Amino acid sequence: MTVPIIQIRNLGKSYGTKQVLKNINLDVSPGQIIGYIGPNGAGKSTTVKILIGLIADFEGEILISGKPLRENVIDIKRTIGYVPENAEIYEVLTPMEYLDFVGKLQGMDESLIRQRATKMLENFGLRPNMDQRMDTFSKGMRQKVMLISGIIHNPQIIVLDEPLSGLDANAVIMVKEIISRLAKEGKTIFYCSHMMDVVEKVSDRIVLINNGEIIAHGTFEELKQNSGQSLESIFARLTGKEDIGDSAGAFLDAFE
Ligand SMILES: Nc1ncnc2c1ncn2[C@@H]1O[C@H](COP(=O)(O)OP(=O)(O)OP(=O)(O)O)[C@@H](O)[C@H]1O
Repeated sequence: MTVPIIQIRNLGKSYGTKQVLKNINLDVSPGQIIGYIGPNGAGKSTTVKILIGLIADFEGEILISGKPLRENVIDIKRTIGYVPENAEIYEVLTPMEYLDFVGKLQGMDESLIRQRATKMLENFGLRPNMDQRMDTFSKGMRQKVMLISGIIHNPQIIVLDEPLSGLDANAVIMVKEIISRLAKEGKTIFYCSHMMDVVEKVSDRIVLINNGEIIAHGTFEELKQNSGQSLESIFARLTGKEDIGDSAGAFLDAFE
C-alpha cells in the first residue's frame, strides 16, 4: 500500500473560544486529487493555511511524507505549492519580475525561473503582457500569474483554493487539464472549491466539510450511490440547505 503523502490526524483549530475545525482525519496518497468542499465559513481556508504552514497554532498532528509538519515546516514548505483565491499580488511588478521573486524565495536558479515562467506565461496567452506591470491586468490574468507562481518550483503537493476564480472558459478547461496531468505525474492536489461541477470532474475523492467537521468523504460515485444526485444536490442536502430555491425567492421579495 502507498504511504500517504498527507496525513491529517485529529486536527482541531479554535480562534479564541470559537472552534472552527474539529477532529479532522484524512489520508491523501501521492497522485490523488482531493476535492475539499464546504459552505462559506466551513473551515476550508483554515485547513489549507494549516497545511501549508501559515497557521502554526493547531491541535492534532499533520504529517507530510511521514514527517511532522510542526518540526519540519521550512523544509515542507518547499515541497508545497499554494495558489490562493485572492492573493495580494505586487501590482507594480511585471509577471516576470514577480515570478522571479517567488522563484528565488523557493531557492530556484534565475535561468530556470525565466525558462519555466516564459513557457508557462506563453501557454496562458500572456506572452504579450510578460513585461507589463500587473496593475493593468484583469482578475483572470492575475489569477493565471498566481497559478504559475504556486507551481513554478515544481512542488510535490499543490494546494489550490478556488483556482478557477476569474478565469474564462478556455482557461478553465486548460487548468482542469493541467491539474489532471500533474496528478498523473504523481503530484498530489488538494483542491478547495465551491464549483461543484468542476470538483465532480477533476477529483478522485471528495471531502465535504461543514461547521469544521468532515460530514462526507468518498469518490463522487460513492457519495452519489444512495442519492443518485449531482454533487450540488448532495452538498445542499448534507449541509441542510435544501430550501435554496425558497431563499432565492425570499431574497428577491426585498424588491416588493
Ligand atoms: N483569523 C480569524 N479569526 C477569527 N475567526 C476566523 C479567522 N479566520 C477564519 N475565522 C472563522 O473560522 C471559520 C472558518 O473560516 P474559513 O475561512 O476557514 O472558512 P471557509 O470554508 O474557507 O469559508 P469560505 O468558503 O467563505 O472562504 C469562520 O467562521 C470564520 O469566521
